Amino acid sequence: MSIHLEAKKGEIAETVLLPGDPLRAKWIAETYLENSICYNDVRGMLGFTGTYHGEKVSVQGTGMGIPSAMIYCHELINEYGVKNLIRVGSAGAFQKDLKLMDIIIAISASTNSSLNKMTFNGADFAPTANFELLMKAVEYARKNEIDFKAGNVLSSDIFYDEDPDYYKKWADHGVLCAEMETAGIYTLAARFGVRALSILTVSDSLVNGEEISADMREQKLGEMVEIALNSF
Ligand SMILES: O=P(O)(O)O[C@H]1O[C@H](CO)[C@@H](O)[C@H]1O
Ligand SMILES: O=c1cc[nH]c(=O)[nH]1
Repeated sequence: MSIHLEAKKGEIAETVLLPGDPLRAKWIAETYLENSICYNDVRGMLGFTGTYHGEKVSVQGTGMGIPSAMIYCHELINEYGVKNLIRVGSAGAFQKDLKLMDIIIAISASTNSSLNKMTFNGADFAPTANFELLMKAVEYARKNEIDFKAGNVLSSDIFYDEDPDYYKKWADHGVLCAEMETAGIYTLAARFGVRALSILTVSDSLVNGEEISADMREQKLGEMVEIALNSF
């Protein structure tokens, strides 16, 4: 048991998929894992362990935002020995050529959070994906003809920005989309010497205002889950 997880030692696999939405975690466990058990419902932040093609895998909701995701990842790594953290999240597109349901693999994560500025005395740290997980995800997507874009994403502390055009300066620097956790997860993985990757699906566009429904965000983002389950 840790402060926010009630799993017993050994109940969580070395590889954990990390959706923000705990109900997406439940859907992933029910849809993709065999013999899954629910090991956590503290705060309703559901976590499950089962097998995928015979291999033990867990899926843990992280909540929204870097602070919440870092709490769960810290405990997964330090209390449960997790080695592979693979976020499966939704994201808002910054680029015109990204459509709803497109897949994005985050090579790196910019952020407007001060988390690393505090750690590095005002200097910038570049939160980066693990190369082996990244290559496996790319290889799986290519082999299965799943289109994706790979690049820099923004892990934002702000979902409802006052300025609807705030995304343009990021877009002009090639940033693909906004989400709210990857920079924190990549930073912790680097700190503790484990592997992390974020695979995202476009759920809305800041360019044209299109969006998918909350139900779809919970239960229809299967392509990225399939990539994640074949990336470690
Ligand atoms: O769909 P999830 O994985 O929660 O990811 C995105 O959705 C939430 C905002 O709606 C934030 O957590 C953001 O990162
Ligand atoms: O963080 C997020 C997630 C989805 N869409 C956004 O615009 N931001």
